[in-house]
Amino acid sequence: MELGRDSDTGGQIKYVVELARALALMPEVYRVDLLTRQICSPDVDWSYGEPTEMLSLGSYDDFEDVGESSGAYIVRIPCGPRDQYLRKELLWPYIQEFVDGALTHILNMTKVLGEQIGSGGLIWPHVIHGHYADAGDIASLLSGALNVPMVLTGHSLGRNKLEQLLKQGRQSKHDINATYKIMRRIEAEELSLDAAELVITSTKQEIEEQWGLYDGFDVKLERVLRARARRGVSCHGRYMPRMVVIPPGMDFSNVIVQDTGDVVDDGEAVQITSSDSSSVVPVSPRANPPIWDEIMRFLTNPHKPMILALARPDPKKNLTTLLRAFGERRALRELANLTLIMGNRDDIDEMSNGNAAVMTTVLKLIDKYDLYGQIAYPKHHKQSDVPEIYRFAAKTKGVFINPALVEPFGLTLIEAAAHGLPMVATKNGGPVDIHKALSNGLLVDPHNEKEIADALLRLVADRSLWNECRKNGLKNIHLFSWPEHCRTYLSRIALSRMRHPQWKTETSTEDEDLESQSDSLRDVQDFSLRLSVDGNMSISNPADLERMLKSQNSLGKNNGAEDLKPLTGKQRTMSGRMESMQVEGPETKRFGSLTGAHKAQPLKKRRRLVVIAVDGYDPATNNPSSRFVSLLQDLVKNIRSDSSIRVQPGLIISSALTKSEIVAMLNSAGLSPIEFDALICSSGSEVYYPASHQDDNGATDNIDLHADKDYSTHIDYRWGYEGLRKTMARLNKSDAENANNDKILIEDTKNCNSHCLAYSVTNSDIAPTVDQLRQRLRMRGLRCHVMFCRNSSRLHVLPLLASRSQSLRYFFARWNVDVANMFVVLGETGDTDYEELLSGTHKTIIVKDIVEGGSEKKLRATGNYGREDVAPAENSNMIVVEANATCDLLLDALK
Ligand SMILES: O=c1ccn([C@@H]2O[C@H](COP(=O)(O)OP(=O)(O)O[C@H]3O[C@H](CO)[C@@H](O)[C@H](O)[C@H]3O)[C@@H](O)[C@H]2O)c(=O)[nH]1
Ligand SMILES: O=P(O)(O)OC[C@H]1O[C@](O)(CO)[C@@H](O)[C@@H]1O
Repeated sequence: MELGRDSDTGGQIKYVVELARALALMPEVYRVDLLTRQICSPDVDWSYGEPTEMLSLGSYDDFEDVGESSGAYIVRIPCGPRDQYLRKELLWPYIQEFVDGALTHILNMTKVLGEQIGSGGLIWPHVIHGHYADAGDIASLLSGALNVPMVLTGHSLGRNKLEQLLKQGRQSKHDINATYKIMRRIEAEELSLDAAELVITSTKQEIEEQWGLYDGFDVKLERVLRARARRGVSCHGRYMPRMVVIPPGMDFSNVIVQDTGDVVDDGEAVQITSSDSSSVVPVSPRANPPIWDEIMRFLTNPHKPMILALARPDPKKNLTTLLRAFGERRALRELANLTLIMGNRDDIDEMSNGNAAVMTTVLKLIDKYDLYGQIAYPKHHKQSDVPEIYRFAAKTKGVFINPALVEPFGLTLIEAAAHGLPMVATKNGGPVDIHKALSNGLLVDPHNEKEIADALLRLVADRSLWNECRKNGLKNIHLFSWPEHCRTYLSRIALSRMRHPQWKTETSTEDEDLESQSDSLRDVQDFSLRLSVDGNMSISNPADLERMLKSQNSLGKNNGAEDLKPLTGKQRTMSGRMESMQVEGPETKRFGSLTGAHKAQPLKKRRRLVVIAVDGYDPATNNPSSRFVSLLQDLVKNIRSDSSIRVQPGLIISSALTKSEIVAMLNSAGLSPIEFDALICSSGSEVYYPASHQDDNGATDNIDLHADKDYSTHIDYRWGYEGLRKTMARLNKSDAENANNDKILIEDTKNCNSHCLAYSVTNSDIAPTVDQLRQRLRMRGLRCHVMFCRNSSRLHVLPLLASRSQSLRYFFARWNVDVANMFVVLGETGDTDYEELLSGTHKTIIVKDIVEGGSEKKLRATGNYGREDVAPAENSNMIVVEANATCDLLLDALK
């Protein structure tokens, strides 16, 4: 791993890779896929371009009959410019594309695993785990598209970072937002809280003081809701994710603890042998590791105790304050050396601005305090050098210091403790919890140079304190082991409410199938729950495994999907930033197959879709505009009558209009609903499939619109219609009191449906924006998707992950039509859910001058992020055309 290469290659990478490996070794887990961005550029290692890479074999590799796919894998998904590394703050416009690519991979895997170990059924992921804000956003959308539970780990939180940066007073909020895209990140974190079943934190402090800053999380409300749920009392549609502290582990395999006993210090070494144990084994003395020589060449007396800091040269790691504390305190300089390991660098001019600024200040301070001979700051180190660096510091009876302004957890502190090195650490963040568990050093205010110098001096000078801290750290370090982490992790997941796609059928014979299928599902679910709750129960017994697989096989047949090759490619190299994780366990092989026989299922036969999602409304009436209607007529008639299109695509209308409004519009345009394969109505809250009745002579006598009931079930997650309706009424009342008692929103009961609360907006200029409304609802524990439509004249409140863009992903999962084979036709603006439709793997056709108004002004209040943080301004999948050229363009593309 290239840790410390830049601000994106830090502790999270190590955490996620080690977690993936450790999870894959758990007997309950069959496979872990670590999804990250693919980069094919000569500027980065070639392995970043590899689509798959094996991280480790899983615990099932011994069994011949459990397929060849178990283990932990990195899977790289293309998104954004393929040949360019982009720092994490610039990835936001490519989230939708990543989601679609990830969906393709997951759907492939459900089939591949089904064939390998599920006898042709589909095997869905057990959970989707997002790490960091961007992957949280992605995991929310994937979890919604697949109806699979989501887990979240924040690692480092945007609201906290914003607070700290504002406190430093060096940048305005506007500048911070421009540099760090912090508002977009915070919204991703809020969305992650909306969707996650479970949030894993490294410390208690992270729950109370960091997640507590979010609209969507409130420690007290969480407790109240949990207590109500336990007593079986209604929560009125309010939800809070469960938060659980599970500190990360560390890989002890390379840890060698030097025996620095006071009586004899003869260089004999002891080694921690297993990840679960702190037992020590003597190993023979050996020559100095090369990194020791590399450090020693800086120092006049390398035998003095080493004060060690190991952190990326990120301003928030506060290394310059440490340098000042050291430089100012003569006694400390006389007693000890300072070693700074600050990532790897070739040329400071080529480092990112923030990191380069830190390095320049460090060099200036070294010169100012004339620290030559007393400080080491090597340019390079390898991963294998890191344990040796800690060992060197411990051997000299040194101290590890982490003076970060805030440290969310602090992996380096447990690494230091595992090597018998006492610590001085910031009192802001995770170190407080680490100190409580290990009691291996002193906590300090990172802004206070004197306090830092005092603490370092105490530990370096007081031998008995040093010995006690070292001993304490070693004694309890086993608390931070990955197997321990995984056991708690899996048992917490087992307590979450598990969800998975379960398509239902409509005809009576299929209902019978469904009954028996549900019985099997219940059996297997019970079985899997027992498996996971008891973390020690293993499926290492092949008979258990066989029993489980058999019971899954009774769930049904393949959905007739095209054959897709398993992803293999077992290169053993490592890569950069990890985006999200998918965990699959054998117990998840409970999910049924897509028997899929909805009465009307034309989409199943389609391989390509044209989705008309133009929000063209007449500004005077807010009804469909004539420009839009004539484009619609043009598209339908030409596509349906063009015999040179070899395989007719499916046609879909996707709109804020209700089903009856769409039908009325089609009638007035002389079009029949039967021309369309599906209608996405009321902004994605309902899906209908038109089907024709035939009389006894085979003549069509009527057209039915079949509601997709599976879609209804699919989007029902965290939907609390009544609770929301009442809260909306209360909010509306208080807004009215501030606006001369004029109601801004009037409930539009005739346009509501069971998954859509509809309102007429009386004055769109003073109506709250989407982000303002969402904030008020989140603060009350209400999770939903709020959107304005029809030139801001209407407001729809929908289930959290119901939207027009998510419904396309549902079609992919449900009917096997890859999003990449969809053409989405849009205007230049539209309803407030418009920007989510702009990017993804589909082709986007933007028609000029077809939408006159749009609702985008109601999307975000000033000071928030912009469209450029949601979708790229241009991409090769997007084209802007004149209205009269749209049809020809599409026909050409379809031939
Ligand atoms: O030059 C360096 C700098 C760091 N590291 C390693 O990288 C990791 C750094 O982790 P940490 O110091 O914890 O910090 P961050 O990179 O900032 O990681 C974030 O994510 C971690 C995992 O959740 C949390 O422990 C941190 O608090 C959080 O800030 C450690 O394993 C270090 O050994 C190196 O190998 N070389
Ligand atoms: O400074 P930020 O934006 O909070 O980012 C910190 C994140 O980036 C990394 O440093 C890179 O791995 C992570 O360790 C951490 O989760």
